[in-house]
Amino acid sequence: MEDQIVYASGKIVVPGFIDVHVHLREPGYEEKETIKTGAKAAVKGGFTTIASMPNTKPVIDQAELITYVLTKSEQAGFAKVLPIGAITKKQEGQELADLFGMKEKGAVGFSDDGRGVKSSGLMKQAMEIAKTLGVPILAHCEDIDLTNGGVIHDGRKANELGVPGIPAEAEYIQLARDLILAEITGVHYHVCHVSSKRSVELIREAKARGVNVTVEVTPHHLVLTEDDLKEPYSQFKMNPPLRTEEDRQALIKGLKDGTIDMIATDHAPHTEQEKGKGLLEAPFGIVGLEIAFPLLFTNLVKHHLISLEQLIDSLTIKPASLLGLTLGKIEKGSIADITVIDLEKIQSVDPTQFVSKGKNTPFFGWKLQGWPVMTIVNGKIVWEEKEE
Ligand SMILES: NC(=O)N[C@@H](CC(=O)O)C(=O)O
Ligand SMILES: [Zn+2]
Ligand SMILES: [Zn+2]
Repeated sequence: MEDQIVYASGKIVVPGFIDVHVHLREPGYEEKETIKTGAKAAVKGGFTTIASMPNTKPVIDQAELITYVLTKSEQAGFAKVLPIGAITKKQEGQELADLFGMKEKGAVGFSDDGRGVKSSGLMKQAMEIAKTLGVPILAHCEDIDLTNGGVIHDGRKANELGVPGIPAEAEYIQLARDLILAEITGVHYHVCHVSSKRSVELIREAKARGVNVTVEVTPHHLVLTEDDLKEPYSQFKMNPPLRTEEDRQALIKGLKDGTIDMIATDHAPHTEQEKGKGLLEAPFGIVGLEIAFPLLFTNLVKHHLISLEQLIDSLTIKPASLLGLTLGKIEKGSIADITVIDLEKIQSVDPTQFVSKGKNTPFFGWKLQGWPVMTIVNGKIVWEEKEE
């Protein structure tokens, strides 16, 4: 193949970002997102590889469905998509899914994301199998009996609005159980979207004991708290909920000291009609792929909370190592998955310009700096921002 010269003066050139937690919605919820629109949103945001969560319709709980996701994403030709299989059949928490079969077809891990795994017995068995298969369990930690119908963090805002709250212990009680099971089984246990201070402390202790645990945090939990909620409230509704400033500070500290390994968007598109139902009825989740980098660069790096280098590591080499990928770095001879960023570019968040079908974001109108302008996957330019 002929060499291609790309001029990127005044820009930074980094390894393509890797997001270990994305919802693509296909099969079954194509009105929210398709594999193609989600993978295109990814490259627009500078992500060259994304791992897709299995909470589709049907749930990705069998080998053929892993193949379906891989085939569809190859046809789409944007970001590489690595499917995560369900832990339990239909994510119903009753019976283990076909973990062996899914791994054989290319599942990179297992998760019942969207809900917690209630049965300690099933979780332990799943961990034992994942350990043998050499893939991680990605855990959405939530004790549904403690969530108890809550819609936002059980704190000041929930009181003020008179809506049911989700307490932090709904997350960290299940997390504490899982850390013990992970220690017993030796599995690689990955914590999805950590949101509370107590969770960070439990993980810090577990890491110090040598438990094989990694952790992701979302951009929104690093930037927002319950105090930021305003109309329309449903745009601030996600699981786990935005918590307190004390929690947010603990997440930033955790990221800084390495307790938290990586940043994942938990890109969760929903239709405007669904999000228009109001705080109590709307589904949980917000989109994240297209604004993650500028959001974090503007609100963390520019405020000297973390360094640019640490931000890039948390979006490249760290997620690559979770999934056992040789990606996430630029080296002679390595696959050219590359993102070019204009650190000077300032632009406001305009969901009407998203290529994702999901326009659900609490960051509408935020003025952000540091936008990806070109994304290269396998040596091919798959996204290029047009010069104005
Ligand atoms: N994060 C969310 O609020 N929603 C996710 C599920 C999940 O990640 O738990 C979704 O699938 O919409
Ligand atoms: Zn989740
Ligand atoms: Zn999720």
